[in-house]
Amino acid sequence: MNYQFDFRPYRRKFVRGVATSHGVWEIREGIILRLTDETNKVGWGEIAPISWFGSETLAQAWDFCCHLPQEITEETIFSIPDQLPACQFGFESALFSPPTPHTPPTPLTHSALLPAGELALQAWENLWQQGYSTFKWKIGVYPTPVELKILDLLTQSLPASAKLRLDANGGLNQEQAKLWLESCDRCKANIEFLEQPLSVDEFPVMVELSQRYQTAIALDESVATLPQLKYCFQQGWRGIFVIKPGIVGSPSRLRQFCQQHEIDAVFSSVFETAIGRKAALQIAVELSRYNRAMGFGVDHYFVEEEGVERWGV
Ligand SMILES: O=C(O)CCC(=O)c1ccccc1C(=O)O
Ligand SMILES: [Mg+2]
Repeated sequence: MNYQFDFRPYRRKFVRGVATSHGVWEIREGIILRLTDETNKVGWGEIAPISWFGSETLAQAWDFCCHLPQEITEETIFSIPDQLPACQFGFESALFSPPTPHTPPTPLTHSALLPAGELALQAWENLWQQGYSTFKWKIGVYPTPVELKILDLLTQSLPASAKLRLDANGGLNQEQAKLWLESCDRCKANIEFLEQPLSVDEFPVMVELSQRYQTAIALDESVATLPQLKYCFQQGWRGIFVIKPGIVGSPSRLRQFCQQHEIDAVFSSVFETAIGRKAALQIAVELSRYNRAMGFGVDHYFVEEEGVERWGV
């Protein structure tokens, strides 16, 4: 089968910048692609890279699209190199998933993202009222003692049945990571896990920490792409794996790996539009186990689908 290939860039400004230990992220940019087959059936896909996280850059993805011919085949798609994981996801999902209108996340099965710092203290309540009971708070943004005090206040104010995830985005040093894990171990509230406390090159230390503390550790940046995920699994990681379908790579190869090894996976958004989200959720729902909430409760970071250029829909 031959497909006609078209693509367009998009830009969406966050309602408020997303603060992580890497700094503040203001604008989500990506590429929407369209494949039209010989019977005029249309498939949509999205390429939404996060280069600071370990995927290709938007420029590399754009360059790849620009160098493709107007007509491509399945073979073109399945031979996209591993260096372009967000492209693998975008093209493969366009091949397999027909578009449907945007469906808001079901709060019961999703985790809602809280803003960093003390803003979290006022942000959770509205999200709780929407039905969310799992929250993720970005840490490693302010000094550890400041954030630990906020953690105290946050865990005292959250309802007892709420679960809290902490995400350091690799921004802690070993000493800080230990302080966080000790605080979490002492905390009476339900801390589901500490996500990526240390940088990717400190994987062996995270293995040690995961054996030394009660609080679970989840790898995220360390398993950004499928080759990294396979590497950490081979090295013996049996803790939690955060998987971002939008940048991890080929959905079919991800499916193969997850079905072969029963890993404890938490699926997570890359702030994609409704197009990427639908494809990401499809694989997330299929591969989720252990009752882990999915990290797609991020709609409150955007004003609807504003700024997303679509055509022919
Ligand atoms: O996983 C979630 O709950 C929300 C999504 C999220 O935190 C995120 C979104 C884009 C880039 C990185 C991350 C992250 O988990 O570090
Ligand atoms: Mg993370």
